[in-house]
Amino acid sequence: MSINTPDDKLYARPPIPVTVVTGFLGAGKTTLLRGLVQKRQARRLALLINEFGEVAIDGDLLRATPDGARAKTVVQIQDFPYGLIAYGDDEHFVPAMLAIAARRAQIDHVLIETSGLALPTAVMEALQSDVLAPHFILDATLAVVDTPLMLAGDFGDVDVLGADAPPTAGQAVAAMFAQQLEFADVVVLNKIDALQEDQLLQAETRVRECAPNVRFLELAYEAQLDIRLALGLRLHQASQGTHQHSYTPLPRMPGPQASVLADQRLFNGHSHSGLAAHSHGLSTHKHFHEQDPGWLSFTLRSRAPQTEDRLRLALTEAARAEPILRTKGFVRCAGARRLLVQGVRARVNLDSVEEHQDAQSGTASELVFIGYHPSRNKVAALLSEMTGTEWQ
Ligand SMILES: Nc1nc2c(ncn2[C@@H]2O[C@H](COP(=O)(O)OP(=O)(O)OP(=O)(O)O)[C@@H](O)[C@H]2O)c(=O)[nH]1
Repeated sequence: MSINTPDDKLYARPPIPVTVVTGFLGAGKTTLLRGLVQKRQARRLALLINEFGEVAIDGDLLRATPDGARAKTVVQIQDFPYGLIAYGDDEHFVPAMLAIAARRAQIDHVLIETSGLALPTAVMEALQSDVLAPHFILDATLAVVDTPLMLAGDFGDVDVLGADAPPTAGQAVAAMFAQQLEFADVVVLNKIDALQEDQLLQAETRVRECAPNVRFLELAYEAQLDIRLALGLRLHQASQGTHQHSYTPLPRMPGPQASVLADQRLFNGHSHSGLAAHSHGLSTHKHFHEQDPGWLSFTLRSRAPQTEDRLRLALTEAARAEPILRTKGFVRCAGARRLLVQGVRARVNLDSVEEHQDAQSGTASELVFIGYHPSRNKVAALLSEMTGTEWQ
């Protein structure tokens, strides 16, 4: 007679598929996930949301899906405000995943939204560790792309990186973008609602140039993706012999001044080939866990009610004057009206929010800014001057 311990039962179950959703700051990851949550049908999901910046906003936005109350029982959302998820100094990822494994019977699929400044490789590697591998299997890695920004050349050309000069904001952005694409199985062209056919073809060509071995390229109109194109792809289930990893020679070694982020690509000669399901060996995905210290986020707050038009102008100007790539948060206007602020570069949207969408409702205005060496003082001064209210 055999006696099953709870642990035996845990290990006897098939591993839970995990989809990693990556993409640069503001590409539309959270919006896309929101669409997938709505289209989940009978799937029971666990979502881990990793944001760069001390205030978690995306988790609140996801919880505010139209069927929020109903969804709560079958969609578990966990904010991950602890730096970059699964990176070297992150002590929270493995325990959070083990807690999910312990609830195996209630979860069909795990979705992990990485911060816009993270590479998916850290999660991919952690999933293959001895402690997580028995419980989880990588389903696919999706990279969401802000297509108009890519077509406008805003993600630049990483090859112009200097070996001994610190990277500029543009180079740091280009390096992060290129690496996120490189490690993706599926690239999702997002924000394409206003694009013409020839622009979509251009975008596809650009992605194929940057990341020739991406397996699928999907179009997401208004951040909507067919759930069958996102979940259950099983691209990493072991099928040895059909997949090869090849290495190109390291092009050059970094100089002593070179930053960590900018140099990751130089160390990485990895490329994919083969179209069958494949697995990623630990040794095939070398990456540096450290984050480029040039990426900074800060929070500014104001107690005074804001005027919508003045604030929009001020935020647009701040993104032009300083290397600010992302702004988000909630602000309070006269009459207790609350606005959700979503800024990607100098494109700033302000939308009225219902109270249930805003966990901080009733409190002061609070905005998170993310940029490459941005000056907090300059942004605070500019906002204070242009809105006529104190921001600090
Ligand atoms: N027009 C348009 N706007 C979009 C689309 N997808 C996202 N957005 C907008 O882009 C902004 C950023 O979207 P998010 O989903 O928060 O982007 P994100 O990648 O999660 O951002 P971070 O987590 O901060 O990196 C928001 O204002 C969205 O409403 C789209 O397909 N079309």
